[in-house]
Amino acid sequence: MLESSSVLLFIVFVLLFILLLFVVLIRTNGTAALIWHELIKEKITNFIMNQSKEQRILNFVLQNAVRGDPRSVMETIDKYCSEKEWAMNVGDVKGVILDKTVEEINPSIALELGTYCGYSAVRIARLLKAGACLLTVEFNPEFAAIAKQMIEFAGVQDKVKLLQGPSEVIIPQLKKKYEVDTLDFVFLDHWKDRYAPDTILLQECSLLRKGSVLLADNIIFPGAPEFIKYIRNNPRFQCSTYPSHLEYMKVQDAMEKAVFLG
Ligand SMILES: C[S@@+](CC[C@H](N)C(=O)[O-])C[C@H]1O[C@@H](n2cnc3c(N)ncnc32)[C@H](O)[C@@H]1O
Ligand SMILES: [Mg+2]
Repeated sequence: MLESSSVLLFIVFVLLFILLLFVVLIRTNGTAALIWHELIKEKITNFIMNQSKEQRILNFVLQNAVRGDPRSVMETIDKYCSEKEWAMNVGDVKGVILDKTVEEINPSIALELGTYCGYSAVRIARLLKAGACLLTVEFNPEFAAIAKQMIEFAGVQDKVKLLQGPSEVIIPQLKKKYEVDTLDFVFLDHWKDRYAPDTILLQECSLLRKGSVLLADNIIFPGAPEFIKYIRNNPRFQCSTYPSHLEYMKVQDAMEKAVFLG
């Protein structure tokens, strides 16, 4: 009897230890965390609620944020994504690096690659001067529809043009179709394997001028090694790195700023 209860106790102890290990792992290891949040937890919640995570983020904003107040929208998204469900917004910590870069450049025309739910679009747009414009590119129609409502709710729709389609198709159309001369600022935050080819495409399409600034998110996690190799070894760019953390996590990440020297 004593023997079987100590075996049971041992099993419970081992299971608790595994659970603890799992919790520590998903808090400190980016890959484990993304597998848990994006592949397991999100899919189960979507199935139970018959709704996407992005729709839940939008609903939370519509119910809890102040209409026409971009800061309130940003804070409400950050609250939801840090307390309830992780999502790939640039987030409040790296968001400060983004804010400082935008404020320093004071762009007339900015481009964002990767809109998702519109968090960083709202973040950038709220800092733009009168008459300035942010073009933001998203190829997922469901995300684009969510972002459109988010941008309108935040009241920054007059400063943001949402372009739906793949970056590699939209970039070559920017001059003729969207009357862009050159870009003052580009925020790269789409799929990481597109950072390098799209940076090359921006140059081939003559969209960068001397002093144009690129800011790339997630250069450590998930990482953009091809882009980092390209940009840091290119005499036409002057680079600096801003160490930080992955959005809503303790996982190490960084942003790369690259100034085009012409
Ligand atoms: C990390 S999320 C963007 C997050 C957003 N910048 C923010 O901080 O709120 C990346 C987004 O880029 C989109 N995306 C990825 N590759 C793309 C491409 N080649 N063209 C357009 N959109 C792309 C994805 O669908 C996804 O919504
Ligand atoms: Mg990012």
